Amino acid sequence: MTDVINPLDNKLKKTAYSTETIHTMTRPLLQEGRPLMEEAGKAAATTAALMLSMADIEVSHSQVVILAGSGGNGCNGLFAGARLASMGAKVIALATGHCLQPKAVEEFTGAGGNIVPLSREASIPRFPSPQTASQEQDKLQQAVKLTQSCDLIIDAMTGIGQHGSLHAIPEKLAEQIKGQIENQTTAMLSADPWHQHRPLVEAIDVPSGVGVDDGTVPGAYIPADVTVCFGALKPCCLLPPAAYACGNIVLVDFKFDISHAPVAVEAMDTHSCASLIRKAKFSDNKYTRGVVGLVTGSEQYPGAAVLSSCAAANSGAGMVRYIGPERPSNAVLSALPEAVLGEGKVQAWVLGSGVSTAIASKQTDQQRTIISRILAAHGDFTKSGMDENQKHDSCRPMVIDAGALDMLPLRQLPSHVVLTPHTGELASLLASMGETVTASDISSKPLYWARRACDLTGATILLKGGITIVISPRNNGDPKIFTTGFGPAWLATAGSGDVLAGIEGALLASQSEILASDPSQIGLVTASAAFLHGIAASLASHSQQRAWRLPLLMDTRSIEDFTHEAKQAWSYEYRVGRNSATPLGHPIHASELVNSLKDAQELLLALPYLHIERPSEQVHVDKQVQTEDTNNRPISDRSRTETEQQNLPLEASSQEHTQAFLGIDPLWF
Ligand SMILES: NC(=O)C1=CN([C@@H]2O[C@H](COP(=O)(O)OP(=O)(O)OC[C@H]3O[C@@H](n4cnc5c(N)ncnc54)[C@H](OP(=O)(O)O)[C@@H]3O)[C@@H](O)[C@H]2O)[C@@H](O)CC1
Ligand SMILES: Nc1ncnc2c1ncn2[C@@H]1O[C@H](COP(=O)(O)OP(=O)(O)O)[C@@H](O)[C@H]1O
Ligand SMILES: [K+]
Repeated sequence: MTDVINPLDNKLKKTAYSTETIHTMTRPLLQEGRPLMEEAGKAAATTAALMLSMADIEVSHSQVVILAGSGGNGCNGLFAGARLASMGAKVIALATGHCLQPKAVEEFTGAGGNIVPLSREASIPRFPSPQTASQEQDKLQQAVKLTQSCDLIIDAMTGIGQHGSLHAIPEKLAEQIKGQIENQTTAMLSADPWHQHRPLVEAIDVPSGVGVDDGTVPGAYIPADVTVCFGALKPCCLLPPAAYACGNIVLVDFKFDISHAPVAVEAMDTHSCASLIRKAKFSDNKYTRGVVGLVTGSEQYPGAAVLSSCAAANSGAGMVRYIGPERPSNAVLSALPEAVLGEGKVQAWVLGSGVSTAIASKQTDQQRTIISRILAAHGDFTKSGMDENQKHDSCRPMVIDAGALDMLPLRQLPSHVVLTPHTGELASLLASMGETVTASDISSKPLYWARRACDLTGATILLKGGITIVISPRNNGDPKIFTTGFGPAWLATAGSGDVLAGIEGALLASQSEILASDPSQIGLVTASAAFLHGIAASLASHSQQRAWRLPLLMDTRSIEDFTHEAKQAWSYEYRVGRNSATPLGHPIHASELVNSLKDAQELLLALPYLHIERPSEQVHVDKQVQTEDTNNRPISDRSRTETEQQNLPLEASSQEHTQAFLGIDPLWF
């Protein structure tokens, strides 16, 4: 069977909508009489059963604890629990709020589920509440023990109705449960998330405690292995740090009409990125393909000059011009003999990577002098009344990184000036504009602060991290927000940001015509560079680890197809890629990223020609490969015999080889 990509399904998987928009899209379906609560319950139960099966636990022998709040989220949890109970699971619902919806209680208890109210203020007919503070405390401790010993926790305390940070019983439970779950990003980081010595966690709609619309984690919250998200993704599913708490996402397709719905956040995927890789044309010459000028590196940090220049050359620039002192210039020439030294016409600039800030540079720094001259020559950004097109004419697209970030005219920059700070650099930049903020504040509220910088400067902001946020201003309305979390955490290595700056420069140069005619494309171009950086890291490290991956789409009318697909996508054996013992791959250094950039683009350019086969039968063959030794301990892939290795389906054909090498499962493509 060949995978056919439906553009609207694809859009649904990578766009998130505000709580308000979700309510607007839900309303007409409720008016039609769609039993959404029941559909949500069915989807959550199917996912729960699947998670248990991934962990080799029979549903009929499983113990499931539902943390049920008093709103719609708790109601979903109880409907899911009713289904699991009718499949033979032992299910207990811990009521965390004042009440439970009577219809859901009836369904749940009718199927054999039991309910334990935890709050003194709870009023749930037939189920007595604790009467005193000490009874409430005892009940809470028993509840925590229960969550420690069960197989699966269904977190249905709060969903899109959560206001502020968690309080009362939900807060206390979340604090205790999160304490048991050591790593927030368990599902993404571990090779095999299903066989850990702790209960699995399924979040209903969103992990309780996260900031649904802003992606923060304002207080206690429960990180999930899987989040079953209803109708459409919420911003917390894409934005850091909340997105790290979502684990794998199952998106239940209610068939919302998203065609005109305002998108709050968009995640980058391979298809969007591929569309921004400029293909060479026969009518091209080196100039039309895009010339990048770099003022990067310094006597002190010559390596940054090499990394950024080579990254630009390997990312499709027709020519690289390098400007800098003797030591970095010589280093660039020996790594990249085709680099042209000195100033000349360019389509985009990369300024500041590996250049010291004013505070750090003890004497007049040659690079800083050149950068100020280039900035000064690029028009008076602060001149009032210039529209985006006039600003574009007076200023080339440019990447402002590291040491150049403190040299900007700070306000009214054109949107095609791209600032690429990490959290520390953004804190300094904001401080220079009068904001009181630390790097740690920015890590806690990255969207808020990236937006603040965008509002204050007018520039496009790329805030680096495991999930990188790109935010670009729009003439009318809210800024456009992209996220990209394709790369493995191995990307956090010295010089990685210099490579990113070079990629950005190449994309800005090669897409300068598009940017001139449609300045609103700047966010997409910028985010594409970050995504390409992530793909290069995957290739270099042989890693399939992602800070974020596309959700699996569930159509509740074809649950069997979904189950089959999810089993493949989540199976450890399936995800073990070529040349690596686990899907985590191995560490990399920044030069290796540069070397993988060409392969990354080849793969993206080949996308339209790849017919992606779903390896439905092959996975079964793979599963027969011995995975345990005689003492039932898992054996690593490296200890398999040559012949067994050859049986791995991902090495079967060149097409699969490419996908496996890249670490992209076809099902997630
Ligand atoms: N609409 C639909 O048709 C559909 C809805 N669906 C589902 O319903 C969900 C939305 O349901 P909702 O609107 O009832 O709110 P919900 O998320 O359950 O939270 C409210 C409860 O949480 C509590 N609570 C709130 N803040 C809190 C805090 N800080 N700390 C502690 N507690 C806090 C609050 O308690 P209170 O403040 O009253 O003490 C109240 O009891 C949605 O996410 C999806 O799962 C889907 O099935 C699709 C169809
Ligand atoms: N935990 C992480 N997972 C994946 N990528 C990360 C992580 N932390 C940082 N990165 C990426 O690594 C790069 C680091 O850039 P930067 O801090 O500027 O490094 P340098 O200054 O050493 O070149 C950025 O692209 C960032 O998005
Ligand atoms: K929840």
